[in-house]
Amino acid sequence: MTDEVLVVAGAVLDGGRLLLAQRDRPAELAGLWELPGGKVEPGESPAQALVRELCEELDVSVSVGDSLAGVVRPKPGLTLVAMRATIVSGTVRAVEHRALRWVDADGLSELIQTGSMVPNDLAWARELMGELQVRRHGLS
Ligand SMILES: Nc1nc2c([nH]c(=O)n2[C@H]2C[C@H](O)[C@@H](COP(=O)(O)OP(=O)(O)OP(=O)(O)O)O2)c(=O)[nH]1
Repeated sequence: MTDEVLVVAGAVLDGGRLLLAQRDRPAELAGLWELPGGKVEPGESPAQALVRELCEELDVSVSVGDSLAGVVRPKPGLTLVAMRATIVSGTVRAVEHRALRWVDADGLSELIQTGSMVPNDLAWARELMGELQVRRHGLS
């Protein structure tokens, strides 16, 4: 029996845009933007959990790719990882979030600067902003 919680979040990229989801709960995170995802359940791999969570939260099927570099440990017993994901079927809709939005590098930069991102996600947001800038300039 362990009380370690692993959360997997999805970096869903489409061309030069990243999908963000606006939390509706808990109160201290409500209104802030995050990478959609959730807790890995017993017996699941992080990739399996991400496929399940994005189906539940966004109503789409995804294929899961590489992990982002940052591993976040905001408090003992809680670890957050993020993995790239690509939509293979369906159109995203906000099943469990307040809203969804696609952002380019400038949109993501503005959300970071205005304190609108979930604080635990800032390292991922900065990593992804660099990637969106590269994509915008057609360098990859
Ligand atoms: N999904 C997600 N959760 C995040 C992110 N950043 C971050 O600190 N968290 C935290 C918030 C929550 O404490 C936890 C994930 O909770 P959740 O509510 O999204 O996961 P879940 O759907 O499996 O949870 P639940 O049904 O048991 O409430 O991780 C993020 O980018 N995405």
